[in-house]
Amino acid sequence: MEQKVIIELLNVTKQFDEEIIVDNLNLKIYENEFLTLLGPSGCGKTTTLRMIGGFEEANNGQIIIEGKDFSDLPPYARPINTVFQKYALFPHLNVIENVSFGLRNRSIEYLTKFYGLEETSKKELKKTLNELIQKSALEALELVNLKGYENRKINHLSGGQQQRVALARAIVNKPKILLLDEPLAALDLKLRQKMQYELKEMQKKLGMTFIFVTHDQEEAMTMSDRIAVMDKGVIVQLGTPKSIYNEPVNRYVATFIGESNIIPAKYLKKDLVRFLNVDFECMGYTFKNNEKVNVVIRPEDFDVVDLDKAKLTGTVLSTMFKGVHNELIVEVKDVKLKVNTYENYVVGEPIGLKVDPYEIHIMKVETNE
Ligand SMILES: Nc1ncnc2c1ncn2[C@@H]1O[C@H](COP(=O)(O)OP(=O)(O)OP(=O)(O)O)[C@@H](O)[C@H]1O
Repeated sequence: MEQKVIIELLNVTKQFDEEIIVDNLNLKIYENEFLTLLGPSGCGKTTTLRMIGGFEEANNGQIIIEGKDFSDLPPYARPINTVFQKYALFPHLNVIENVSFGLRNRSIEYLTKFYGLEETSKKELKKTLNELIQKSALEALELVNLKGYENRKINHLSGGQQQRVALARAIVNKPKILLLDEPLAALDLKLRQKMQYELKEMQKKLGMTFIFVTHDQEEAMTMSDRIAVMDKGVIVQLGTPKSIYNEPVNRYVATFIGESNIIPAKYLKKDLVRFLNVDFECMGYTFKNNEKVNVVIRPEDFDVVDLDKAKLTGTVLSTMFKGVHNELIVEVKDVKLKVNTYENYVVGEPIGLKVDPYEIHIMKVETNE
């Protein structure tokens, strides 16, 4: 099925004080997708999100939403709502008042259209709208699992509950697009994981496009349909969590997303690569014969085997129990490899390793290496 583009960024650039923060960015975001902008602090992800939301103006380029150029339009004129890391709730209002605040401040004309109402007397219309807004707010609270909290004061809620109110306040407007700027960053790990799951479920249920900003790669992995990995104002790689994890385009992505071993290698010829002085079968790559390359192998992709069946033999330098598996550092020909295994090893013990051809990912060597 062909996906419909809902937002398109075309050559978007943003400068602050001569410094380029977002550099000629191009990105298509599809209807109903969960797209995450992922990168370390300062890479420009929040600025990108703020430009989509209309809180920041691009110096160059266009932001197209549903086929229309919205570059010069303010936030309230866009079919977008935003949830920030700091919830920005009104402390003097209770939960339901916070959630319904946005709708209550809309014009009668807007609300009549929003609820698809017929023209009636003004008095009648006001009464109907009041009831409808209350109903919408209750539905939004139910969606974020806060039914029964309508009359609570904001400062009598936990951080997680406040974040849910902020979400309810955004989704009550039924925006087509929801922007979320590190909305879970202030929560503790357990609650954050629970909210990650709930957010994803909610997004599927509502059929909204979510654009999510985080510097937490695990969070991005669990929630997103696609991830845009950013570095210094550009998108370095865009793809599904799986493709980014299994086929990182460069050292930056390979080390930012998960743990990896990056080993210098030589691409001998089609389907054959040499590293650590051993020839390995690989699959699906085309480089120049005898080109220098880097091989990426994830710690869980090494098979620990008997020494006589091993392609590589090494010595265990350290071992750490990680709850389910052990994480070993294995020295093979002066190179230290991270290897995950369920087997128990002691330091100094010899170990045999194997790698399946399809677990070997090959990257170009960068010019600065
Ligand atoms: N209004 C502003 N004026 C000047 N510089 C700014 C402004 N907003 C952001 N910057 C700078 O732009 C750079 C990118 O900021 P941005 O918030 O987009 O990064 P980020 O990737 O979201 O990082 P973080 O996770 O820390 O928010 C930073 O160096 C920041 O100091």
